[in-house]
Amino acid sequence: MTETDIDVPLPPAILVEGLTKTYASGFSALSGIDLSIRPGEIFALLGPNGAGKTTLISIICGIVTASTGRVTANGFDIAAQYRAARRQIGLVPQELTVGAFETVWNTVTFSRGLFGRTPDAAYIEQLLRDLSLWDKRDSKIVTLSGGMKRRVMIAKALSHQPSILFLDEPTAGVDVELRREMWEMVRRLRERGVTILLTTHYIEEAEEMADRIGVINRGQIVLVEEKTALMRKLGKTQLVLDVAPPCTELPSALDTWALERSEDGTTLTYTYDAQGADTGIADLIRAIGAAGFAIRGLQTRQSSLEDIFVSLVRSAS
Ligand SMILES: Nc1ncnc2c1ncn2[C@@H]1O[C@H](COP(=O)(O)OP(=O)(O)OP(=O)(O)O)[C@@H](O)[C@H]1O
Repeated sequence: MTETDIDVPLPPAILVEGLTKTYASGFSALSGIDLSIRPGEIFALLGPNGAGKTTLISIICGIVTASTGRVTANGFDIAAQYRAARRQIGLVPQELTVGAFETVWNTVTFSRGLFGRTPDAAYIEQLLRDLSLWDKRDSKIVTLSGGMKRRVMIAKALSHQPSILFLDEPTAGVDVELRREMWEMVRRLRERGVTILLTTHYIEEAEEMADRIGVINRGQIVLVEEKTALMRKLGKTQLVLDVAPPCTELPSALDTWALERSEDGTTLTYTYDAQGADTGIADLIRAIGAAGFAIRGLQTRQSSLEDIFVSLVRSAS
């Protein structure tokens, strides 16, 4: 065995411990957040409006001060070692914050300088090429399309070569095509080892992109889970059966399956755990036949992350 075979756990890219934030108004936006983001993962933070996502990101980036708690970025304390910690992170905020009359090149180059990095024209060129902005390097921001402006925001955030990228609602209000393009870009960044934390309202985005999902509601993390495990654990499958003649009343012989009957009695729905050893489907189909119904059609439906999310947020409130 060589040294490289040893699986040494990497320290977290972001570590948040006991974080709280009470705004001057007395409003408690975060109450006791603990979170660890692994290096190289895409972590999606999901939550309804006002849940505290932007507050959390702003604290990690040193824009807002926490009331209590501690945050480190690649081991650097965001309060005691602010400059070093902040250099680890690139932030793409929700709002476009680029000077309209600057060129793309100047905007991105200037941003790098702000982090005390020495100029590196080759890196900036590569970055602009990767983001399909190279042809626009001399264009003024004001002349760019919305999608390109967003890309400039990403180039700006990556200008100082951070290993952690925060995307605060990266695809809010963008069209489907640009959304897919952004996802592609995020994946490419991850392939290069960049750790990505994104906040989103769009469940589809988390479902598509994330390795792990965190759900925040009313200033508290209500769940952190691997996406696949989450969908396996909480996701249910439904079998919808069209029956004839219509079932006006469920016979007691079918009680075991806790079926849902449509109002007109033509469909019966069975909800089950598809991962279970025995789904009970074969017995159900036999029992339906024995009860005098013919099965005219059947389909299955997988509960989505959206169903899971809605039920989580509902049960926490
Ligand atoms: N400066 C402030 N002073 C007082 N309350 C604030 C301040 N900033 C945010 N809040 C409140 O804190 C709560 C969390 O806000 P935050 O912007 O972090 O939520 P969010 O999850 O990012 O929401 P959204 O998805 O709508 O962007 C909200 O109720 C908001 O009104």
